[in-house]
Amino acid sequence: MPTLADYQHVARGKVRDLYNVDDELLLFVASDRISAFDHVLSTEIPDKGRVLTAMSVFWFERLTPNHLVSCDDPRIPAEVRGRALLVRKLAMVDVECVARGYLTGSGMADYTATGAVCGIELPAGLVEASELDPPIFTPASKAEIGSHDENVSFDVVAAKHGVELASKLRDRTIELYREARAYALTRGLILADTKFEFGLDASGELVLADEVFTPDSSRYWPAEGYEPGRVQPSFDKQYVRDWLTSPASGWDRLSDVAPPPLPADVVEATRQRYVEAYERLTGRSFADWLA
Ligand SMILES: Nc1ncnc(-c2cnn(Cc3cccc(F)c3)c2)c1Cl
Repeated sequence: MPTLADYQHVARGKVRDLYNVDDELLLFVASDRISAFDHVLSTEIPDKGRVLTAMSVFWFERLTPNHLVSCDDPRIPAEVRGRALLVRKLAMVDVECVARGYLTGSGMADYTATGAVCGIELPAGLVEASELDPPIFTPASKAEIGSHDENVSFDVVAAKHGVELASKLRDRTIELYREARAYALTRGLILADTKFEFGLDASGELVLADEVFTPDSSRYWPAEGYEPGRVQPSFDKQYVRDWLTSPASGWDRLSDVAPPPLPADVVEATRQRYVEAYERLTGRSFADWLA
């Protein structure tokens, strides 16, 4: 059985890592790290990597074609089993493919400033967390470490990748989002928005890559209590956000100081939220994940 040290570390994200396995395969590893307010926190959330990997696998089983080869394979080192995926190498399309079914975050900021998001004019009078029907494709260009992705228009994507591929990215992004949003609602979860990365395989087919519909790539809100006009609570990160912005943490979010370690009760409550999101969404027990 190989160890992680046998594989070349080829990319490092805020909370995930990528390793080279061979000419055809990569190892996509989800860590237990959590980020909040654009900081990667010093405290890990036990099982976060395993829960998010299990969620991606749940969706990869339903949404094809995708890059997943295996979640349980002898080439996956024991130390990361359950939070690592063997994936096939693709020619990645360098567009962050975002679908928004609700107005929040940078979409809301752009709308407030210009009445549009990524060049898409929206109706007047929308408020924080307003539903967007139909959902909109709001692509972004990947930012270097430490700064936010920049929202770009469809035309910018078409200028870079051709209108045919840009249209396929848009149509597939919206189609996948619609399907998952409808399903999530039946499980009492609002899937407000999501970010996909796609790649092209040797035959030029568009293949869903990266992680899919995880709480790191998507905003999940509890459906109960949903009310436009205010910032909705994050299903998974709200305990962390509330503690970090409470006097108890002694942290000033506007300073550039790193956030303090999380107290054990916030860590455990957050772990529980990840497990609950997985179990509500899939109807499966997390205890059974790669048992
Ligand atoms: N199937 C694929 N084929 C080729 N390249 C990629 C690929 C490259 N980069 N990324 C983003 C990323 C994913 C995880 C950890 C990071 F540090 C960065 C994904 C994939 Cl998923």
